This record gives sequence, C-alpha cells and structure tokens, in this order.
Amino acid sequence: MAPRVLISDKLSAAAVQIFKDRGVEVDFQPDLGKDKEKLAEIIGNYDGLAIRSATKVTPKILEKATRLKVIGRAGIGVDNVDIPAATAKGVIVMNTPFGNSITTAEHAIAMMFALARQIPQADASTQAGKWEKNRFMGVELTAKTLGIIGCGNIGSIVAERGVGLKMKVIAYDPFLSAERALDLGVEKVELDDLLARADVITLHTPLTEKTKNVLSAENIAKAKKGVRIINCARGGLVDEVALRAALDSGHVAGAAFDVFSEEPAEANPLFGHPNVVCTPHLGAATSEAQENVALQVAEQMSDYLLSGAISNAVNFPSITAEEAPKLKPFVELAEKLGSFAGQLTETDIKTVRITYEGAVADLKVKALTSAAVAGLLRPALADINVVSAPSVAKERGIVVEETTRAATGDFDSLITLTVVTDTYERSVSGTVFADGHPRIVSIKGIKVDAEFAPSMLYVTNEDKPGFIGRFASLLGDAGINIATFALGRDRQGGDAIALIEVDGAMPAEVLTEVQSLPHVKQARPLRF
Ligand SMILES: NC(=O)C1=CN([C@@H]2O[C@H](COP(=O)(O)OP(=O)(O)OC[C@H]3O[C@@H](n4cnc5c(N)ncnc54)[C@H](O)[C@@H]3O)[C@@H](O)[C@H]2O)C=CC1
Ligand SMILES: O=C(O)CCC(=O)C(=O)O
Repeated sequence: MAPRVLISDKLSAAAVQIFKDRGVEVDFQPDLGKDKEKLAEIIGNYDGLAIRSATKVTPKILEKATRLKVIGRAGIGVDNVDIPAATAKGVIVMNTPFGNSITTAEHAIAMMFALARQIPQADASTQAGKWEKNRFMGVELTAKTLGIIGCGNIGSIVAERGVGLKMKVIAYDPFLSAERALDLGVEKVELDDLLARADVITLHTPLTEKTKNVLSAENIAKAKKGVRIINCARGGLVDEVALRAALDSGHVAGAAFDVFSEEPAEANPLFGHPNVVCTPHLGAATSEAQENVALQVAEQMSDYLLSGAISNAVNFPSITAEEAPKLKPFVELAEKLGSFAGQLTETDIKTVRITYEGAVADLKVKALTSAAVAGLLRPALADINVVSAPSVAKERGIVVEETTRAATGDFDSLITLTVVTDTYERSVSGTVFADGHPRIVSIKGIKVDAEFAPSMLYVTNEDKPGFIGRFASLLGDAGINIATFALGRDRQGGDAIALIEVDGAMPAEVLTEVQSLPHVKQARPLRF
C-alpha cells in the first residue's frame, strides 16, 4: 500500500507533485493546520505530515497519529512540533535547514535598510501626499558596526552581506569557531562587548532556555544609545515590553521585527511606535525559498517513507539512500539481538553495551544501537521503536554504551549486545551472512549457529547424555514439529545451550514438561 501524506499548511504546490511522482498518496489541505479538532480527527489516516509553522503538532495531535512515521517541516524552526512527544511516539521529525536561509538573511538586511532610512514611514507619508523631505533623516550603514547574535546558517549569510556593505561585523555565538569567524571576516566577541559596540544588532539564534530574552531589559540598557535592533529569528529572544520602553526613552533608535512572542501577533507592545517596522513572519516568504523547502521536504519525506533513508531529522541520525539498504539487515540483526536479550531479562537493566566489529563498525551504528535498544525494551514496552528507544532508555536510567572496532574473529561483521543487571551480565552476538539473513552466533560466549524464527525455544542444560532424545520425544508426543535445532556448549560436560525453532506456538504445559526434564536448567519460549 502506498504511504499517505497530509500537507496541512500552505506549502508550494511543488511538494504535491514530488509526492505524486514518487508514488506517495498526498492530501493537500493548506488551511487545515489552523483547525486543531479537524486535524486530530483525520491525522490517524496518514503516514506523513508536511507542515510550515501554522500547524501545531501537540501531544494531543500525536496521540491520535496512530500511523504517523514522519513529520516534515518545510523550513528551519521546529518549535511548532513537540519534539519529545514525537520522539516518544517514534515519529521522525525532519526540517529543511538551508532552503530558506538566504531569503531570511535578505529579509534581515532589508529590515536594516528599512530602519536606517525609515523607508516604510517615508513611503506612508509620501503616499499620503505630505512630501516630508526634512522629517526622514537617515543614517549611513557604511563603517557602522553590525552585531550578530547567533552566527549559524542565517547569521553567517547576514555577516557576509554586512561585510559586503563595508560594515564592521562582530558576532556573539559561543559555538562559532575562530577559523569560521576569520573566514567570514567577522570579529568574535562576548555578548557585553557586542552590546557596547554595535550600532545595529540582529538576532539569528533559535529560541532556547539560554536565548530566551537574550535582549532583556538589562541587556538592552547595556546596548549603545541609538542602537537599532532587528529580530527575524524567533519571538521571545527580545523582551518586547522592555524594548518598547527603550524606544520610548530614545535609548533604542529603531526596531524591526518579523517575529513576535505571540503569533499571529494581533497586538504587541511594539505596535504603533513611530520607529518600529513590522512584518508578519515573512522571513522565509519568497517564491524561491518556498519552492526550495517544499521540494526538499517532499523528497526527504518520500525517501524515508519509501526507503528508510533519513536526512535532516532533528531526532534521529541521518541515513543516506545509499546507506539504507546496507544498514537494513543489520538493523534487523541489532533489533533481534536486543529482543533475544530482552525476552530473557527479568530484572532491571542497568547498562546495555553494544560492540560493533568489522565492516558493520563503518555503518551508522547510532541507528543500529537505537534498533538494539528498541528490541531489548519491546518485551516490556510494546510501542517503542528505533526513534523513541534512546529517549525511553534514558528516561529509565539505562546506560547505553557503544564501541566500534576492527574484526577480531571469524566474521566480517559482528554485533555483540551485553546486558548488565544488578546480578548478572549476559552477552549475545550475531552476524549477517551473504544471504542477508541475521543469525545468532554466540550466546554467553558459547558458539551456536541459528537463524531467528517466529517461534523458538531457548534451553540451557548440563551437557550430559540423554537430553536431546528425551526432548525430541517430548515435543514429538505433543505434536510439535521441530524445524531447526542448534546446539552449543562451553566444554564437554559443562554448560550447554539449545536454540530450537518450532512450527507454531509452544503450549505452556509442554514448556513446563521441558523445564522438568533431567539436566535442564531453564527453558524459555522466544518470539521474533
Ligand atoms: N523569520 C523567518 O521566517 C525565519 C526564521 N528562522 C529562524 O532563524 C533562526 C536561525 O536559523 P539558522 O541560522 O538556520 O539556525 P542555525 O542553527 O544554523 O544557527 C543558530 C546559531 O545560533 C547559535 N546559538 C545557539 N545558542 C546561542 C546562544 N545562547 N547565544 C548565541 N548564539 C547561540 C548557534 O551556535 C548557531 O550558530 C532560527 O530560530 C530559525 O527558526 C529561520 C528561517 C526563517
Ligand atoms: O514557513 C515559514 O514561513 C516560517 C519559516 C521559519 O520561521 C523557519 O523556517 O524557521
């Protein structure tokens, strides 16, 4: 069945065509995002949801999204999606981190000129027939200091444009490297230095606990008198009430805002001030940017839904279309090794150690680790998946350790999963053979060779004569057919294990009889 995607915001129609061309069914309902009830009603019918910023993906919506596998944001900020809730539900959230950066940087530059020359105010006055030539005295930008808070994708483009305008560009960004700053022709400074020196401040960070109110009343007071402030990033980065007061006092000469702490902004402390220029979150609103992000999000979502390739996910490592088929059998192996260990573990797991040896160590092991953890915890938590597994493990205080190394034994690739509880440590290893099927090759250090099958029995016993015969007759008498039988032991007369594939389920009474056979230590049914 073809996957189904809902587009619930105003995306460029280019996205619809991409989905159709890729064989994904698509419903384009550009105004639906604003209708929470309707969205909640129908979201259960879709595998993918493509949005811009009007659709709010809340825990309530996610609760109803029983089929949803991926949310694609045609844009950068994913603050309209509850990422922890989506992750807990196993839904990939992807954005398009570059498609609208140039356009948004251009908007910030346009805002800077609008402020410097009061273009919107002069336009309104001129069109009102006033011809107020003396009222609109501007400032020249050449040689002025542009202070950029947040010098990532967009901030860097603004920096380059600022350098091109012959401004002195300084940037505050704790994650900006000295080399990158040098490349951009930017001076990296601390926030207080930026505040003291900048003639124009422009913000380009996401809204986080750390950046919220980065321009607080206190920091605005530290800024140079006559500073102009631009926010084309996110509402909430600037204390709007404090900024209004600073505009009223003349400490701040002008402010240009595209984003507001509450959107849609129908009322705002900044509205009505003569030196304020506002736009309704238009930073990304050019036909070029909208086409870019729509095409990109539709491609990314189709890739994921059709082949498992993941790009630009904010809650999962990327997997290219080339990597996805190589990774697939190892994802299955990791998940099954996890499941094997999970079905045999009854006490609290403290640590899971996953070692990747040989060729598999060069693949995206983060994805494999997530698969292993999902398999391990699934016996306890039915609806866990590879996306939600790491956060669920963290929530439960399970330490997940991952090691990669060169091949040391008989196999090109080997994955070993070790579960550590308060009372024991148990390892299981597996590989993928040339036929693409995952196999168990060692349990607790004892060599075996078994494929995973829907219904299996795991028996540990003392390595003494008579077990196999009695066991086979018991199952035969109960009418249970043995499909495959794999044996291993640590030494002659020592500990032995058997992995038996049976046709159909193992009735509880037969299991009890197996458990009471001489020399049997434990017998556990397994399902894969
Ligand atoms: N107005 C609009 O329509 C649009 C707004 N945006 C918004 O613009 C913002 C920036 O986007 P990008 O440049 O693509 O993001 P980015 O992730 O490439 O850059 C953000 C930068 O902020 C820096 N940063 C993080 N915490 C910081 C802190 N405490 N202090 C200083 N710097 C900090 C990071 O190191 C990074 O370099 C985002 O909030 C995004 O949502 C993006 C597109 C359109
Ligand atoms: O989709 C839009 O118009 C908003 C873009 C935006 O804010 C973003 O990409 O972060």
